[in-house]
Amino acid sequence: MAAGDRNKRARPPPATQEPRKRARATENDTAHPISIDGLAWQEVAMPDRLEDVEGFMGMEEVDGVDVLRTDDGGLMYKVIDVPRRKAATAKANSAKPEKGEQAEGEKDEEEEQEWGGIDDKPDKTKQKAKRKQKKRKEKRHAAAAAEAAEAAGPQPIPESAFDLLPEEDEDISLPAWDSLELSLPVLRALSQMSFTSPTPIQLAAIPEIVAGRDFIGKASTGSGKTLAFGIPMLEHYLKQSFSVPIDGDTPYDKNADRMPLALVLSPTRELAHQLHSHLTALAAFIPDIRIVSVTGGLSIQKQLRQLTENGGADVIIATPGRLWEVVSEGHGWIEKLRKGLKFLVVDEADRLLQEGHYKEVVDVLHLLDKPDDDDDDDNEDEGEEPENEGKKQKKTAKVERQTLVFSATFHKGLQQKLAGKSTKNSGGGDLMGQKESMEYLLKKLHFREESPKFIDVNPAGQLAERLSEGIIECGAMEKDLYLYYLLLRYPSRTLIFTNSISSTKRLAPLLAMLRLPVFPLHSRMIQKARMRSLERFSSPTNPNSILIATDVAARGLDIKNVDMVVHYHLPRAADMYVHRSGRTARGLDARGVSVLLCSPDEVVSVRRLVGKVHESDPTVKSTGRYMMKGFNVDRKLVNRLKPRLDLAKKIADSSIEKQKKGHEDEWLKTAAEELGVDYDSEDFGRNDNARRGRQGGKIKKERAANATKADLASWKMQLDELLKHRVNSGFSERYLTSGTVNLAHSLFQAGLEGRPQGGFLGLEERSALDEVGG
Ligand SMILES: Nc1ncnc2c1ncn2[C@@H]1O[C@H](COP(=O)(O)OP(=O)(O)OP(=O)(O)O)[C@@H](O)[C@H]1O
Repeated sequence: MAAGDRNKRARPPPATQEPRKRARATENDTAHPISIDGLAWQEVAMPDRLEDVEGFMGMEEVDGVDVLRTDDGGLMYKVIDVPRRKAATAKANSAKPEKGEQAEGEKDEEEEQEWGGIDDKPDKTKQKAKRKQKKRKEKRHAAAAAEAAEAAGPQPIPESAFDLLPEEDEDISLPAWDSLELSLPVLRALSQMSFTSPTPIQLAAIPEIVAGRDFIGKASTGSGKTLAFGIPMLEHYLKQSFSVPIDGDTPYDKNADRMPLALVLSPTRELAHQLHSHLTALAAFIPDIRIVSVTGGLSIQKQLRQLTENGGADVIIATPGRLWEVVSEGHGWIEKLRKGLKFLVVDEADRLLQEGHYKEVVDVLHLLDKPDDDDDDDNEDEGEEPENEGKKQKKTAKVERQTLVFSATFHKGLQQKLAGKSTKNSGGGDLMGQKESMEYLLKKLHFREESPKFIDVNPAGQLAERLSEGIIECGAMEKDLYLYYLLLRYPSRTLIFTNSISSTKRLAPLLAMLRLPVFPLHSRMIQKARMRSLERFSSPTNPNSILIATDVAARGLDIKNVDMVVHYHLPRAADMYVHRSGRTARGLDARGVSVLLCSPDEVVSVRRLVGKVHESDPTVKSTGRYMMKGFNVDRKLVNRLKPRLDLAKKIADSSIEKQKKGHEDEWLKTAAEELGVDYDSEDFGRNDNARRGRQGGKIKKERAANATKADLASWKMQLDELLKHRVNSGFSERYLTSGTVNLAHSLFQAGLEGRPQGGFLGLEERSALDEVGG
């Protein structure tokens, strides 16, 4: 591709022709004419796989330029308005698939980073050419900007940075956002996302943050907290990038080495990636902004490169561990963050700041807050307890950045264990109110203000308004069966939470054996597999997909159209119940159901849980008790599903045990070889059995592991046969279950309201369920 090839450029318009945006050229008539090479040419984006048949590759265009004829008949050019050009470019970019040509290379990298970097590796030569081309273009931009700036002389500062944005084609009508006085690029993005009105937390937070306040925001799950901090951040970026000094801030120069404007801390990798795409969507019409995620599980080298290329990152979204690794690499990162940051966002703050959980957060914050002359005692506070935090605070420098803290759950009581010893005030008296939450956060974080603004938009609770909760009581050993019933009875996008990786690992193949579209997610999976599971679960082509996950998926994840959350295990603390349940009923009008499978030994803890979560409910206040609705279950139907489940369990258990035995044999074999003795699996097996004693569960597992190939084949055949047949639910009326989301909801409601249910379950093809008859 010949990026600089003059012949391939779109021709400049003849002098007689009215140039584009001519009407505006008069404003900058003081600007001097420049030569054609001084202009900021932009490559015209071409479809990805288009061959260079007509020599179109490398064609470039330029905008915002006046053409002048010189006395000797030659042509000279005048940049009429650099900021307008930038805005116009942004607009043009919006019509392109990503961010036009400049973003194309970035897009490859972003996709690679988001999805693990293996699936769509771009051709290396093409990439190299693109990089070169990009560099050349950047040089030209810098030269044009410098020339234009020099020629134009001192510029009058416009009243508002947003006066600089284009006025034509204003088709955006979002009156509900008017009071927030947002800039056009942000409004455009909101319009593109069809967000016609702000959510309560956005209405409350945006003006405060724009006004420069430190802010603590509590709002229920799925209530739009991301944009509550994202919008003010991007508004600030826009003001800076249009060189309007704000409160003494240094005017922003896009060509200079950039300081990161905002650092967003996230407790999990998945949430960090989601925040990245959410903020990137919000910035779709903002030119040149660079939003980079820094998370574990992906190449640190690539992330370091992304942080530094093109002058640096403007917004960094990071998980604490990887951020710590990055800053430990040196390269002056701490310095940059200390000096540049205007916003520090602590998302899911209660989790990030939980005692003993995130040492890296404390370490990173400590480094950020240290005065410049105090750089050699990086590790002196390792393992320090809270009482020493006061001393630490004294040593901190005065912070200039705003600190923004968000969560649905700040209550300390919600974080206490539900099982085990009861706390005296388990009825809810141990909850942290606004005052205590504030004290807690002030102790943990270094705010710029003595009293940050604290807004709790729904003090009455943390759960989404349109969430329906239900409980199914069943034996501990029956949970698999009831889970299968729920999934089969209410086909819909469902997220199941367990308390352990091993349960997740056991249940995923079991459900898959029953031909349910299930994907696992836990922290021991490699990052690429984690992302693939999430991608498949969220795919619109699979509306009834199932994700079985540990609490790694409990916080912040925003997956469209999750209809049901099932708590296979009772969460360990009430805050997790809130966050898990909050994966459904998200956004302004979505509905969802949360179902808790409760075994007899969990009853006491469940009582504690509902007491804590619903402490503001009038019934709890007056009686000290809250009755969670029982989920209506057709027990006869459950029994009819039992043979399928038993077979599937036998098959799944046997393969898991075989796998384990394989590993064990391998280990014993190696150990025997190291000891120089002969390895005989039978002998070793017998010894092992003797050592284990007569434990029923273990023997059963042994049996499963010892199932012969013939056993397995026979079980599989039987299961296949069962799955081919309908399970009659016992009702004769026609009952449609097409598996669509709305229908699933009415079924859920029926389940929660105890209405009679009928129909058939368990056809091989679940979509065929709507053909059922009596
Ligand atoms: N103004 C709006 N109008 C409509 N939808 C919105 C608006 N703002 C955000 N949303 C959507 O609402 C959903 C939830 O938003 P977000 O993920 O920010 O919630 P949250 O409050 O951070 O939730 P959690 O506490 O679970 O992390 C997202 O899909 C988001 O795109």
